[in-house]
Amino acid sequence: MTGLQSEPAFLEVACAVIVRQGKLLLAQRASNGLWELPGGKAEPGESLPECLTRELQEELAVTVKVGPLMLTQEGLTPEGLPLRLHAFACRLNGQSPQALEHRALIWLAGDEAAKLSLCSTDRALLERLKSTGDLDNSAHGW
Ligand SMILES: Nc1nc2c([nH]c(=O)n2[C@H]2C[C@H](O)[C@@H](COP(=O)(O)OP(=O)(O)OP(=O)(O)O)O2)c(=O)[nH]1
Repeated sequence: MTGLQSEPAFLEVACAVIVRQGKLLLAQRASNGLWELPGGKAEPGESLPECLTRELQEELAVTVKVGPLMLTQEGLTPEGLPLRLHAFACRLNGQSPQALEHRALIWLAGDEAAKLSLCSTDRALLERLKSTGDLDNSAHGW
């Protein structure tokens, strides 16, 4: 026993901040009913924007325009694994997302979103975005 502890291996997850008419798109996980930003885990060799483009095609049947990284939030997954959640501003350009893998989709203002049963890392991320005003600006900030 060396007593040394290795760094926790973070799950790297890219997620989309999609705002339409002041409302944010949230998705309900089929497995546990918690609400999250759509997206998913990066595969080996895949960049985070590439991951997000692929995940949103698979989950929502849309081809998004991925914009800038807004922020990265560290936390835990609902299963308790260390997570780095990378939020990108994205545009749908008029496409209508479909819940191909989620239980449901919803468009909500930031204050309403906070009342949902959110994944804990998403709650922290959304609080930070709201406090900087980036949630309001994300639709037209790039
Ligand atoms: N997509 C997404 N996942 C999140 C968010 N917040 C959060 O804690 N997570 C967690 C849930 C999962 O444990 C993990 C992302 O996994 P995932 O969506 O790629 O896929 P999954 O585990 O459901 O399934 P799979 O891809 O292995 O089939 O990160 C979020 O906002 N979006």
